[in-house]
Amino acid sequence: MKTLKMKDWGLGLGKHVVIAGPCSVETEKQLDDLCNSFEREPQIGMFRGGVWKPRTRPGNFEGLGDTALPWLQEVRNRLKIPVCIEVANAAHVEAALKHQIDVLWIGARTTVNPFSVQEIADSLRGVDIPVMVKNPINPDLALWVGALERMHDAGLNKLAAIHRGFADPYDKIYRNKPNWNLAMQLKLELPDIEIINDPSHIGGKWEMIKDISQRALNFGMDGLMIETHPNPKEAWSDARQQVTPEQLLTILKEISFKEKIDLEAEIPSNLKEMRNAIDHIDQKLIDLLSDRFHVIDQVGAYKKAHQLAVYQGDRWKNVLQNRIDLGKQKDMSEKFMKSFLVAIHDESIKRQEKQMALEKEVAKTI
Ligand SMILES: C=C(O[C@@H]1C=C(C(=O)O)C=C[C@H]1O)C(=O)O
Repeated sequence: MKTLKMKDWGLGLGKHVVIAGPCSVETEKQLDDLCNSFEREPQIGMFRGGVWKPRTRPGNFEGLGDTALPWLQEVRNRLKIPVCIEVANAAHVEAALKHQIDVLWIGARTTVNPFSVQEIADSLRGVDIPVMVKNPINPDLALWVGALERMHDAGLNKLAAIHRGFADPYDKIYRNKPNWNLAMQLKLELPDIEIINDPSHIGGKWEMIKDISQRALNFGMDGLMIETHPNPKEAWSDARQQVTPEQLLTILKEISFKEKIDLEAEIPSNLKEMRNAIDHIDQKLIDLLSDRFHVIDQVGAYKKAHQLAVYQGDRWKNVLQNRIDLGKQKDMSEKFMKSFLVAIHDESIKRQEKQMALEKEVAKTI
């Protein structure tokens, strides 16, 4: 899938794009206040504003709808930066295009539904407008990729992704758990796609925005979308997670934007040496793991011959505790050791189960 980077969208965007603006457009005064704060702030690359708000239950503020669109045009004219809004169906697209909105995004609640995504894609056929696709609410990489593919198949090539975290009812820290690994997998699957992080929806609290933003940049993400309101406490939606323009500028000052190491460019020799050392160590790790699985297979053969269960809880408990202790002595966290060992043990069980299944197959043929 060949797509254009944000800097090539023809909208004057830089390498790292900061998108700021309110969760919902509320009043002309709200936008006027924000424009006054954002004028002459070159770090703000794009203005966001929610116009149609998908709410969990009826009766909450669902956005101003079409009324807000001319106001956003005015913001664009004043700040001379592109304006983006969320669209969830073909009617939204039509209204947005009529009001020369520069960039559209598809929300998490829409990305989960391929019918809606396809409806939006079809309504954009033949239109040259950038579209950003938020991750679906559930941690389903294929749905996220699929939504981007639907846009691409409709002829759009100015595409980006927005990482807003994933619903996890067991998580007590985030509003939407980041699952950084999954976002990084999107990069592996679609290398051209840039990812904008949305720390407001991940944290759900304005105090968490700075740290989440920094982590996103540490992961090499390409921009930030931060909900900003002149008076967050009075906001008509998402009051808890919006920052004031002053807080936004402080956050932007305190975080550091990271550069990627270009694989094609000349890499300094000391970095090259360190990476060579890592390559070498990984080779040894793989050899050692392979040796371990070889012994696992021998244990499997023994179990098969003696009708023993594959999973041996007492032994596994001892192995796990002992290796965690050893790891801790070498400055490796319990959490890391546990997930590493569980992955190895899962594979051991799978291999031995396969050996047992083979026995059954053979028994069936006799
Ligand atoms: C290798 C065995 O089989 C399983 C795999 C283990 C491991 O990977 O260390 C430990 C216990 C068993 O659940 C065994 O029984 O010793």
